[in-house]
Amino acid sequence: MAAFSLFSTAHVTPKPTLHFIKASTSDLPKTSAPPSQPSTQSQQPPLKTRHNIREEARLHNAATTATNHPRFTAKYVPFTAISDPSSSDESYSLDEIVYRSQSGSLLDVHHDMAALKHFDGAYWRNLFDSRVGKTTWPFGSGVWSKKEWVLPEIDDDDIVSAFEGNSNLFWAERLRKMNKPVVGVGCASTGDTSAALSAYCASAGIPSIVFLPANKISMAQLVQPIANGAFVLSIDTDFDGCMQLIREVTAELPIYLANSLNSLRLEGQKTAAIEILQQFDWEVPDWVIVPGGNLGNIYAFYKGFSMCKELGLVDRIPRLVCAQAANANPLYLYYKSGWKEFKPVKANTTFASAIQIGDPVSIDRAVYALQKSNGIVEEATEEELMDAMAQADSTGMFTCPHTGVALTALIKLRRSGVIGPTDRTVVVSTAHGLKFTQSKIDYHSKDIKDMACRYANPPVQVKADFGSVMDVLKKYLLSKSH
Ligand SMILES: Cc1ncc(COP(=O)(O)O)c(C=O)c1O
Ligand SMILES: N[C@@H](CCOP(=O)(O)O)C(=O)O
Repeated sequence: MAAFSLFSTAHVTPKPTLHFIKASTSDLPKTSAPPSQPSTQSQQPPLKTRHNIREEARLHNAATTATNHPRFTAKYVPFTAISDPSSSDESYSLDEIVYRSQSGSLLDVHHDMAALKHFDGAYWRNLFDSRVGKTTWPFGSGVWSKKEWVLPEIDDDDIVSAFEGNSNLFWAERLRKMNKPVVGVGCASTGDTSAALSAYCASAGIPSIVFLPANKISMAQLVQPIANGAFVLSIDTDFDGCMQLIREVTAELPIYLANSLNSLRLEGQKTAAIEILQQFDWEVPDWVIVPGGNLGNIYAFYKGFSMCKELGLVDRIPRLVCAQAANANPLYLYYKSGWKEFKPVKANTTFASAIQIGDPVSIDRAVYALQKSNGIVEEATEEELMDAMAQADSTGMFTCPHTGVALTALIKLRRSGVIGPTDRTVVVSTAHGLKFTQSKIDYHSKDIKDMACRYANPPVQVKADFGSVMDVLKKYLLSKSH
């Protein structure tokens, strides 16, 4: 069995990390001495004189005003120009609300790598490591601890964060303020983007609008935006239909789009890759397996890893595997065709409902990431993904069906020898199993048509008398002693 780790982004995914930028910008950690670290307790005023966490940040910033490095900046460029941004004159400020290039291609956030290279890999490793677990705003966040690589010019005061990220690896042994008025933030969702969006909008006091495919997401996913006060539209279509509608609506109304079509969204997601490296003390895993739907994640992981390589924190990047449900597998089919022709599919129902997506927005980004990382695409049938989920749960986790899809890819690639027995493999677990309890109930009740449910563990019905309880217990203990 490969030594693999599960990376859980379960509770607070670094998805729509919403940030609101003022027109003004401020220089960021202005010190040449690594690491530019949050002030210590002794440098801070007594707790009671600090009014709020942002005030504390201001105090910290005042303490670090010396600068002798270039300003860190970033801008939108057409995705088609990412290999050579100088090949295109087209670029946009990150303060602009723009989702597509003039030619209609996706965009990408391009960082001034020369400015970032002012510091070497050791500096960045130390800086990021020194922020883990700290309470200083905003660096206690797994996302904003990498602020210089995410949205360098944002004022700390304008960040909305719940100190997300810093999700632990489990060993498997056992918005910014805009230069256009925006009245709300919207997304189409299969249940998770909407949950994150509604939580952060509620926290920031901004209206959120979510388009959900009616009856295609779990109750637990539906209830979160409802509870967080989002304006929820349950639309009689699938995710791809919702995505099309939100694109049309956000082109007409002052609603900021939080889906990964918005390339700024991916900058937050990218930090999960940096976290993986951090948690391995900057040793690069051989493989990272990511379940794929709208395909923003696979590119975000690639981008995070490749920035770490380019800026000298590591010397290589892992091979990436994108795992899809066989019932919603447009990327897998494209990969199998030798990247000849991409055809969107009508996504069929899958237990991995959050990746029931047939026309992924980030298809071009995913292909780029996979090609650049010598990557692979795998698929999982319903039975395979449910079995894999149940097997993982039986080791003490409580995984979601999408994690089952990624674990199936691991199982298949190990079986075929593509992933070697000593390869270090990280499987990204994208949602908490508690969001998908109905599928687990059906599985453990063996109540799924045409599925053997091999790892079902149904409760034993037993009479309320000592003898009956003893009988079943003895039988159980005997079975365990073999
Ligand atoms: C739980 C879960 N897993 C995996 C994914 C796939 O991520 P992506 O859409 O970035 O491919 C999504 C969203 O699609 C999701 O909600
Ligand atoms: N699984 C996603 C689908 C939308 O993807 P996004 O990355 O474009 O927001 C969800 O949870 O809604």
